[in-house]
This record gives sequence, structure tokens and C-alpha cells, in this order.
Amino acid sequence: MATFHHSNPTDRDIRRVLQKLIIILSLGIICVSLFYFFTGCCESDLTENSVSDRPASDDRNGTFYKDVVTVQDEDGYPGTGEGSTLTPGLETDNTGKDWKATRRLPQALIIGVKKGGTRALLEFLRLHPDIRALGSEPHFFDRHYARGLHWYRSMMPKALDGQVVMEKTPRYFVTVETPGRVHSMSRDVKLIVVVRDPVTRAISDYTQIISKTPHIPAFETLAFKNRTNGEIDSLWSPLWIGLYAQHLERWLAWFPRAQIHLVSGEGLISDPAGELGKVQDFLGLQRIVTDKHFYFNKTKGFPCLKKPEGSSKPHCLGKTKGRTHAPIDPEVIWRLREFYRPHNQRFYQMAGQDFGWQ
Ligand SMILES: Nc1ncnc2c1ncn2[C@@H]1O[C@H](COP(=O)(O)OS(=O)(=O)O)[C@@H](OP(=O)(O)O)[C@H]1O
Repeated sequence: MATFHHSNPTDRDIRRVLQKLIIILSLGIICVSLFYFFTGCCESDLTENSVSDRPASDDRNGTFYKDVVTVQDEDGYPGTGEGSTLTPGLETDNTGKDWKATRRLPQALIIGVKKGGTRALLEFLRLHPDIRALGSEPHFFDRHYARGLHWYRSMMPKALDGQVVMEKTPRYFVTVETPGRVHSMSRDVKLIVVVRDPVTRAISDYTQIISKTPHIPAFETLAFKNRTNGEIDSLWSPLWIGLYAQHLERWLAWFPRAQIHLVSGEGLISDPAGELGKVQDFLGLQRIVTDKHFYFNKTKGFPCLKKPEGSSKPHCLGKTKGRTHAPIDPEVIWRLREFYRPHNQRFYQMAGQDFGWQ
């Protein structure tokens, strides 16, 4: 009787199927690895000078790390206002070379001042091809520091080698702990402050506050500790923020003067290209944003962009920028000018620059 020693055809089929499965699985693993490699998802470390980094496990354990966080901007700017959300790394690289770009900690920060013209400066700088700026205010050093540098970096837009990564959070200038924290991230970071006549700035600040909380007392009431003897309440936030010398002094304890560039808020309105030219020099960039990018919009009463980033249409800043200010008693304005005079003089001396506020 004939015997059959060769293997059962069903077993052979199973073996073939298994081999195919193993090959498909291996190919899958290789593809996924390549994808992660090229998209930069596996970047593991921070820059060398990131001394106050939290361990990645801390950041990702669900307490500190959230895929979507709520940010509260001073701005009220479309897409970045109070209660809006900011998704880590949502912005794409408009250079079309996204696969080469990585997320880095910022090399430059616009640290203030609130209502100085920080949004205008950021939007104008974004026209520069060598600048990659975060649109929203991350408030990392003042509010979200516990999330760690890993989280902060994940917020930044991807950038190519040679591009300058930056963000703006105007509150940094006045928060006591911020200079030291910024210094521990990087001692070389470039700092930009847009300063504006502190009296106009205070009124602008109050105009914003009252737009959100309409039933607060009048500016003229809040500005004084005692209206009868004319004693100014210098601790009232809209006035306290304008004590520029006091705030700058804290930054100068950590950073050399040459590392801090002061932009005139008034100049940014009257001559945006001139101020932008100086900022580009300070950042070590070619002067690419020039007067050909701006036009003066008579209806808005401010310079606007002929062609903003990612668009071919002219564009002015939103309606929360360039608001009509609340009318203030001229005598109160006069008193505030007297109050700020010595502070401004001290600030001009520290800055080595006279901003010409009355
Ligand atoms: N080009 C252009 N368009 C509109 N507004 C301009 C512009 N340049 C500077 N400014 C001034 O910017 C002021 C708002 O400042 P910030 O952007 O720093 O405000 S915020 O702190 O981010 O809320 C804003 O203050 P207000 O005029 O009080 O609204 C403007 O005076």
C-alpha cells in the first residue's frame, strides 16, 4: 500500500499565509518608523540650555500634558481670545518643507507691554520668511510654567534651520518670576518690548477691561487712592504696568541691555517699516519687511498690511486693536502725566533712548 510522506497541502498553505503576514507586518513597522522619523515625532530631547525641563513622563501623565490647552490672551485677537484653545503644533510650515522642519524653543520673545502694539509687531514680523511665530499667547513663563519646556516646545511652530522661532506674551514684562525663568531656558534669547506712552497705554488697558466688565467704576475713580489730595494708586494694574523703569530693571538683572530691544509703540503706528527695520536688524535678519508691505488705512486710522502671511488680500488688525478710548477727564490725564514724568525720565536713562512722551 502506497504511503504519502510529503506534507499535508493545508499545512503548507497555512505556512505561506503566515510568511506573508510576517512580511506585511515587518513592512508596516518599517513604514511607521520612517513616518515618525521624517515627521519629527520622536524628537526626544530639548536644547542644551534647557535646564529646568521636566521629565517627559511628568509631561505626559495626563496632569501636565493635554493635547489641547486653554489659553487666555491679553489680545482678544481672532482665534486667540479668552477661552480659546491652542493645539500643540497645529500650525503648519508654509514653506512646503515641513518634513525638514522641527519644533524648537523660541530664540526671541516679545515680552510686552500689554496694549503697546505687540500684536501689530508680531503680525508684521510674520511676513518675514525667516520668522516662525506662534499666533496665540502661550503664557508659558507666567501661567503654565509647571507644564515644562517640553510642553512649551510642542506649542511652537515647526521651523527650518536658520529660521527664528518666536512668540509674544505681553504679561511677561511685568511678572516678577519671568526673567529668571526665561534665563534658565536660554541666556541668549532675544527680548523685544514695545513701549507706549504709559498714560495712553493705561487708558487703552482700561478700555479693554471695561469692554469685558462694563460695570466697573470710572477710570478717574480707580486711578486714585484719594482723589481729593490727588494721590495716584500706582498699584492699580493699568497704572502699575506703565512703570517701565521698574519692570525693565528686573530684566536687566538677568540680561544685558544689548539683548533687549525697545520698540516705540507710537513709531510702530507712524512709521511701521522704520520700526520693523530695526527689529529685523536686532534679530540678525535681512530687512525683508519694508514700507512696500504697508499702507495707511484711513477708515481704521492705522497702518495695515497689503499682503499678510498666507493671504493675498490687504488686511488690518481686528476691531479690538485701535479701539476708540473711553473719554477721560483732562485734569486726570494731566495728573497722570505729572506722576509718570520722573518714572519716564528714569526709563529713558536706562534705555538710552528718549521716547518723547509728554
Ligand atoms: N497697525 C495697527 N493696527 C491696530 N492697532 C495698532 C497698530 N499698531 C499699533 N497698534 C496699537 O496696538 C494696541 C494694542 O496693543 P497690543 O496688541 O499689544 O494689545 S494686547 O496687549 O495684545 O491686548 C492698540 O491699542 P488701542 O488703540 O488702544 O486699541 C493700537 O493702538
